Amino acid sequence: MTTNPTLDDLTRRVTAGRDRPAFGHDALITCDRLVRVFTADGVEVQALQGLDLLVREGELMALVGASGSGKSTLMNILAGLDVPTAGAARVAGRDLLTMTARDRLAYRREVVGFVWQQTARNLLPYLTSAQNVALPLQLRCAKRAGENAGKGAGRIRGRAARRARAERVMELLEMLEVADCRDRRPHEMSGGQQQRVAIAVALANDPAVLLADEPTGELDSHTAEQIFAAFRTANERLGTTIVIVTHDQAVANEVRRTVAIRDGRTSTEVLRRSEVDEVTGDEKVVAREYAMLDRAGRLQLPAEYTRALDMRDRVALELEPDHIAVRPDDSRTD
Ligand SMILES: Nc1ncnc2c1ncn2[C@@H]1O[C@H](COP(=O)(O)OP(=O)(O)OP(=O)(O)O)[C@@H](O)[C@H]1O
Repeated sequence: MTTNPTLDDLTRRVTAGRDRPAFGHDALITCDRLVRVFTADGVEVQALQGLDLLVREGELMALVGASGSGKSTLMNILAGLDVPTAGAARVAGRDLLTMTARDRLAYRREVVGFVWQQTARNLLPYLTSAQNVALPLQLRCAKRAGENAGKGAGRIRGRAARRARAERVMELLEMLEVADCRDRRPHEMSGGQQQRVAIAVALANDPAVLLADEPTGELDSHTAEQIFAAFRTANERLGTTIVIVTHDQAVANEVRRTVAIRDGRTSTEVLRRSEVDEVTGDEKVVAREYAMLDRAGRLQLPAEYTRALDMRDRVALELEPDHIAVRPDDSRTD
């Protein structure tokens, strides 16, 4: 299949490996061979089985996958609500495995924002929209005031802080087109309006990452489109990195990158880019599906491909100048 490497080749490879930057060194989110095992009634469930994922700063991307594939498990880990069993996970420089309880709380308040599927889970029912958005800002302010206690934080500064908070709240509600809902409580708003206010709450502390788990799951398709547009606005105007878990193919089609999770691992990835049609001059979006190659060089071939060529157990590989050929095992006699 390949010629034997010389000693010089091997030395070069080792040196190149040593100089290569660490996996995910330039990513905002790095999941490296992430494992999460749950034990329920003595039975082990491997929800994540060595998942690799890199997300660059400023990306707006979707995660898709069948029910039970591990999407929510991954989101809970990235949100700092759950801890992986093994592997490595870093978000904006924070190591999610070794964070102390105190760091974890600060991480959830300041580094990540989240929007959940259940509209009721995102907002406090007895507060108005403006009060819901102001809450994370107040919590952060209270923490800072606590840290500065005894350093002479005055009443004037308190008033200025309140004014700045009120301005920030209105700015966010206006950006998400729900300024008219500022004095309404969640039950006085539609599901779509509630989710837009929820996005404003999640963005209040200017997080590095916004995580959304099925944010359009309870909404009709027209409202879902509007919610997705709100995420896009946040991504474009504020530069927030956004990861959305969705079953909604329309949402998945709207983003440049969709990563599919299968059996607790990333399996395929669809990248979309705009191209100008040479004949008509029209701009069109071209999508291309890629298989994920993990760090050990493992690749999952799509079941429909292997089935079509009756590939099982063993395949023959050939290295060509610009590709690798995968052929059915021709040594089989059955
Ligand atoms: N707390 C838990 N205890 C035991 N098993 C769990 C727990 N949470 C998740 N699992 C299991 O881990 C696997 C992955 O679940 P997860 O909720 O991450 O999947 P999902 O892709 O988000 O599914 P869905 O699209 O239905 O929400 C499933 O087999 C699930 O039953």
